[in-house]
Amino acid sequence: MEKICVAVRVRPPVSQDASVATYWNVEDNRISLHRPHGTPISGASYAFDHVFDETCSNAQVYELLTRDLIHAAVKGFNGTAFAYGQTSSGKTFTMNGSANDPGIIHRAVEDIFEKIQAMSDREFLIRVSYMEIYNEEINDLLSLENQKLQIHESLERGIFVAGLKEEIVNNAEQVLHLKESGEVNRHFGETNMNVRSSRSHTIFRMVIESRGKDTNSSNGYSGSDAVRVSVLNLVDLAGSERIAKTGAGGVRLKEGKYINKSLMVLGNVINKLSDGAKQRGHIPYRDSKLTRILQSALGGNAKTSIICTLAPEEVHIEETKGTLQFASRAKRITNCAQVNEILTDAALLKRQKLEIEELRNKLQGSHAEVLEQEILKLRNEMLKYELEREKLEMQLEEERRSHKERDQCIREQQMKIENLSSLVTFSDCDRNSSQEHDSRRESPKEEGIDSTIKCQGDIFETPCFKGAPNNFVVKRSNYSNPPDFSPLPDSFSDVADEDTWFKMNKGYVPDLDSLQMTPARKVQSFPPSDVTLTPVPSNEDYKQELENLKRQLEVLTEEKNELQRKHTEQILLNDQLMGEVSELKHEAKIIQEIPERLHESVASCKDIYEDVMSTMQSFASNGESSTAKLLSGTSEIGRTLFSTLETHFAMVMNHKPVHANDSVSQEQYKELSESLKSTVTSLVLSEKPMENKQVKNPQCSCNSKEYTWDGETAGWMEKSSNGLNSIKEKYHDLEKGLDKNNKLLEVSKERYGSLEREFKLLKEERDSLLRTVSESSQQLALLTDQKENVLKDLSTEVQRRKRLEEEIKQFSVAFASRQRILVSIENEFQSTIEKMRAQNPVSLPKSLGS
Ligand SMILES: Nc1ncnc2c1ncn2[C@@H]1O[C@H](COP(=O)(O)OP(=O)(O)OP(=O)(O)O)[C@@H](O)[C@H]1O
Repeated sequence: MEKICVAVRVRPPVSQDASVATYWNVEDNRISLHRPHGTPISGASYAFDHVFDETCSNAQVYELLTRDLIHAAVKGFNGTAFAYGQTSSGKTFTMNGSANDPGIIHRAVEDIFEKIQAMSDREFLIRVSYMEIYNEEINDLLSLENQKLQIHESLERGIFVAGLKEEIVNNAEQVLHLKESGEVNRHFGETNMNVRSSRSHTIFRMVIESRGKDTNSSNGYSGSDAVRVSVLNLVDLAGSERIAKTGAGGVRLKEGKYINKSLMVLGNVINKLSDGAKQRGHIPYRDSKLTRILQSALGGNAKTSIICTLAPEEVHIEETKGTLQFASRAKRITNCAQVNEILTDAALLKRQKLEIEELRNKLQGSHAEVLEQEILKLRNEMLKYELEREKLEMQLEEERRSHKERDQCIREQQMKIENLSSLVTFSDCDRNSSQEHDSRRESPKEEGIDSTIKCQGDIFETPCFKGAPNNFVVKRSNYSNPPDFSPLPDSFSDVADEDTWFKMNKGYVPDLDSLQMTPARKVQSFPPSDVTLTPVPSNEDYKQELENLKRQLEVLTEEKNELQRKHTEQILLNDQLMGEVSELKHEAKIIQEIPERLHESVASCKDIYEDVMSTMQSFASNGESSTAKLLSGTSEIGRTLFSTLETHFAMVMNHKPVHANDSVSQEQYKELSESLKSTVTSLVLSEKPMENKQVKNPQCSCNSKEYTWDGETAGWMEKSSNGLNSIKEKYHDLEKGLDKNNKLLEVSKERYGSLEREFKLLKEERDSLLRTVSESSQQLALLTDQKENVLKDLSTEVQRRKRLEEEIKQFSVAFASRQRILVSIENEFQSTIEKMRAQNPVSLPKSLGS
């Protein structure tokens, strides 16, 4: 057990104010508040491991405070050095330094590589990361895309920040370059107190792994030696600040609140730890991300040094006193630093054999004092192992709990997969039913569609989609979120006021019992017996993998739902289109029937007309008379007219466009007009003699046969011309109707065309949907496989844990027996001493054996 090393550093004053009433005096390792004439003020004197006045450089601070810690880190001890103090007191200056006087981080990096160079019997692997805690969120300073990272804890890695970028480095320049690049991403801001004030806590981390080289072994590595892994944290905290002094508002104020709150939690942790093991109770490490990350540095297994920076100005006296009180409490904390080794079985055995051999030698040589020390040491070690065992047991318990949670998670996933599988099955059924329907539609007779429309049936090939069953929509299960290992304190809003600041700096501890219990700290442990430094997949990896699977499943489910939605939309659209199509079919049928009906009516008109004509011709006995001529002319016109109409309708019925200027029509029109002309001419010629007759003998004409015939002829003519005119009008009307119908037909045809295209697209879309569904089902099958593999891995892991538990038990039994041996050795030794004393009471010191 060793105490945390605490030093205080006073920065040079910003201005030399002659009218000061008090000042801080530094003498050796003591700092005290004095009046101007030199009298010390009682109750304001503090002693620390080191006190650096304003003349001290970063080089001196490094030499005295941090060097040993850095060297220990190279040897395998976890180490943490951090700077604490009010804003603008010189924390960043101490950690980062200036061009002329590099800070602790710069010097540590160079020192580490120098030290490594000197240790030729070991080989090293160094990884570097750099993070900041800004407004209680962890950001990666080496990779801007890694923001809002989470803290996790695992048996293998202890407490760690998931997703933090770690760069493997080979030399100091590389590390310093990385640090520079990270520095750019840090949050700085201007306040009344500091033009470049750190608005976040930063942690520069180096993980140092090493193993011994064995020059005799064939592979160059020592087969029996262990791998050492140590973590070095170099922390530059943001400064506590009084809002009244910094003049912070808006963003600065919010930052200030977060900074003060997390520093208050740090103060509380330090207070609790300084209470001593018996009184300390629950340590609220989980109340802030900072204390959670620094957990092993505060009362854990790390070597820790704290440098508290002070602003000497009289105006800052209260803050300085607060910092000194914090430092005093930190000084009381003890850590249990130890080398972090991962021992192979062979190494453990060899080491124990050596120890026993050593003991035996010592016993034989009767080096009583040394033996006594050895026994004490072993007792201590035994206690340590006992503790270790207890911790491991607790970890196992926790592991079991998380395993249970994982199981639950897997079960939920299983349900999801099953739901999705049923979806896939449904989609397959759906596809089959569509195919069935398609095959049914290949025999159009069954559908009872008119033959003229049937020939276009393929155009309307619409898949008849089945309605979605109720269980189609997968209900999302509410996954329990992964346990947050570092819950945020409820509210940060009430922190930045003066009262809180004072409480914080005067060691006020809020009612911590009301806070959530922090589970026991986990000792940093590392993957067992992996001398090749290959990372072993941990529970965290499994958890990560499970998370990934979960995410993939969620994405797939969403995709499925989206597909289903589209599918339903398409069914609706399809139905709509089908309705439109049947309406159009009906319309088309009517349109197509019109010319036929017209044709029929023209034919019947023609028959009637011919009957009328033949009757009229039978009346006209003399074929030479004008009436006969008129009749034959009219009959000729009527015939031509009807045959023209017939031709037109026949063309329409055969779906040929009818244009007034095509050759057939022109010929018919020509014929029609010629017959009309000749009829009219013959009529005119025959009318003239009749007129003459009527003028010469008007009285007798009323009784003569000739007169009767002429009157009849005129009546017939008038009737015929009226009939002709009405036929002509009808013809024109029919022609107009035909034109209209033709246009309607064109429009319908266009609509058919666009519907056909639309159907084609829909068909393609449906095919692609079916393809996606089958791909999804394949993916699901793959995921199920993966899940099964994960389950297998998990059960292997459980087996491993069980074995580990068994080993721990055996280990404790072995230790118990070893303890018994040691006790018997001790007894034996005591009796030997007694005997020797009895034999030679003068030569042996009295203290021996007592
Ligand atoms: N020991 C020192 N020697 C010379 N200058 C110093 C020393 N300590 C601090 N300074 C100067 O004081 C100013 C404030 O120091 P710095 O930014 O390091 O304070 P800080 O504690 O990190 O502040 P904040 O918490 O606001 O980030 C800087 O200009 C810095 O160069």
